[in-house]
Amino acid sequence: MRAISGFFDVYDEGVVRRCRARGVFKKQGVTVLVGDLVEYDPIGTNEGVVTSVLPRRSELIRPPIANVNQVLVVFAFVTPDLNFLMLDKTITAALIAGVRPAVVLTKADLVDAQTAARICEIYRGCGFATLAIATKLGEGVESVRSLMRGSLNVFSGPSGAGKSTLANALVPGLELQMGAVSEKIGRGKQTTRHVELFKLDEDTWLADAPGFSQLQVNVESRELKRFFPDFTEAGAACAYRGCVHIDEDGCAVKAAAASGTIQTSRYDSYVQIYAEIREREENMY
Ligand SMILES: Nc1nc2c(ncn2[C@@H]2O[C@H](COP(=O)(O)OP(=O)(O)OP(=O)(O)O)[C@@H](O)[C@H]2O)c(=O)[nH]1
Ligand SMILES: [Zn+2]
Repeated sequence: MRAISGFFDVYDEGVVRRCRARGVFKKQGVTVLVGDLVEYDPIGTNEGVVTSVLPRRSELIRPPIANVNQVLVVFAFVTPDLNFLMLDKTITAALIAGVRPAVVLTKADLVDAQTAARICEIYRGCGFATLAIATKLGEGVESVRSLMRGSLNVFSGPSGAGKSTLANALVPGLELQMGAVSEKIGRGKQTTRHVELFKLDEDTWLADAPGFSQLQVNVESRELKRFFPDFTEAGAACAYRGCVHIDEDGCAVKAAAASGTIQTSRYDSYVQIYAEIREREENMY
């Protein structure tokens, strides 16, 4: 659940044990991450030693969390204005990390219902679970809870999107719990920056990583298209099999974006992310 200066808080059937990692881990290069499934030897009633780390199904680097299987991509409709490029980037980064994205659009109370519905449709059309919520009015919080059920979830979204407000609505007393931890390790504000898991129910967790806003889009440019599921169908009709949907002749994706079959904003994001990756690649050689 938590890693604090060499100790790991291990949750097992309602009991949290403060554990050390086995001495040989360092030599073997084994790291223990928040989110890891571990085996441990108990010591007394609330201590222990982590003896092995089970294989991970995913690993996020920043923040370092193992086994996340759902990223809740949290963006506000307004304040700050919805940045489609950033939203699409976050979704893509989650897919690249092998983690399922779900889209949570906050502050629905500040936009008209049609605008909210239109934007939700874009992302549902891509096949992503999508919710429009108004946490301040208590609207949609229970839908988010249902969406999270059975997963290890993490929020990703820009500052001001309403992540903390939502986390507090989902986990009563979360702020207090966070405060308690910072106090215990006594390093003041800095300490709230590390990752910690909060339990929503027996197999539902929320990783709270303050300061964490953006995942990295870490993929080769020619692979990027694989992470736009909404392009797959049209892409099958491109003239070239290796078409990256940028400026090839006979690109069916580009045609679909022009005709509205693929959302223009999604295609624009793709082109922009592609260009950024290309620039990185060119600087590498
Ligand atoms: N109108 C409205 N305001 C909201 C809603 N949810 C959050 N806010 C407000 O939006 C502001 C930012 O919310 P936070 O929860 O602090 O946002 P955050 O994403 O945690 O921001 P960082 O901590 O900077 O990453 C606060 O003033 C909230 O009260 C909502 O559903 N409707
Ligand atoms: Zn194409």
